[in-house]
Amino acid sequence: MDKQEAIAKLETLREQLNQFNYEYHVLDKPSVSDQEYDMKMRELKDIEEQYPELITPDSPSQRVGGEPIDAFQKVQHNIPMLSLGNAFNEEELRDFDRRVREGTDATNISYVCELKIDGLAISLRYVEGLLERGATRGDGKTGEDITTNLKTIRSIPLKIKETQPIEVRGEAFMPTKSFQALNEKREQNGEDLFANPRNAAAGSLRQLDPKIAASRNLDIFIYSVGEWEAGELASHSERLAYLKELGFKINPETKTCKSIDEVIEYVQYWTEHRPDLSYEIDGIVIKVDQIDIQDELGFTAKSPRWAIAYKFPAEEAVTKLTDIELS
Ligand SMILES: NC(=O)c1c(N)nc(OC2CCCC2)nc1O[C@@H]1CCC[C@@H]1O
Repeated sequence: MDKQEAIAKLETLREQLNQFNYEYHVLDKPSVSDQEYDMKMRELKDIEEQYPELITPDSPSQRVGGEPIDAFQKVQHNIPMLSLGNAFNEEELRDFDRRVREGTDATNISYVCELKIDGLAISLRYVEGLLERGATRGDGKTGEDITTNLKTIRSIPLKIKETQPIEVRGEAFMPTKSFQALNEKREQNGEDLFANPRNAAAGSLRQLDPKIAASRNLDIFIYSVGEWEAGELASHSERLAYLKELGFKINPETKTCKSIDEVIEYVQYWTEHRPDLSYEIDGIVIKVDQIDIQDELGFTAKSPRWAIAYKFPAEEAVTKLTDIELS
């Protein structure tokens, strides 16, 4: 095939493979068989081998990077990645609602409830639609550039249709079944076991060889926008809808609640149904939906006044209690 044909063929294959990848890893609704996917990937790699100068950063062949790197570079977060204040019971949730209402004259306050994914916070920056940098939260101001490892997470799009610079944030995690399989293999190999999926995800993203990260079946849920000049959407729920439209994986259990009573119902529901999830959560994040009210409430030194994390009781404590009752 000549170069002109190769250029056209590669563009078609990139679009098809990135779409198939999106359907499989973000929508969980594949439209082609694994065999067809593999066949097209083989076709793409053969043409790229013949014309390496035609390889683009959003080519699906670029997900699992080249050689291991020798260290991660430090990166600065222009907008700090904050932590969250905690609430441990219903009364403290109602206190949060009271503080929000005291902080604004607005009366049309609604909340967005999100499962609090127990992973590690990540920042993804896109420039002209291409994934340019992926980083850990670090201490909130300084993180590490782990772009090569984050590109291996299949639910992260390598290219989005937003051409303005945009930074999105989310939680990278290891699904429970992948965690159990990984520890079983490590036990057979006489290696140390990971204590929990969060440590396993963090350990996987700290690998200097992207091939190891790629083998760990990591995933991510995107939950907020960081830097975005064009960001004029008036509510957090609209921003999440736009992120979903861009092809990011948004947690399907996210719900807008009209009152703190509805928030408490959501918290009670997921306290009971937490074991049904295929990943670990350590609580529920509650955010004021209206951006103008978020701006009015602002931040404390380390966390927003317009959000709070309801934390489930620690499980080991519950286990001990059960032991006492049973003994
Ligand atoms: N772990 C989560 O699922 C989660 C979430 N669903 N939403 C947020 O919102 C950010 C943006 C406003 C303040 C925190 N943060 C989350 O996790 C954070 C990352 C760093 C500390 C918390 O774990």
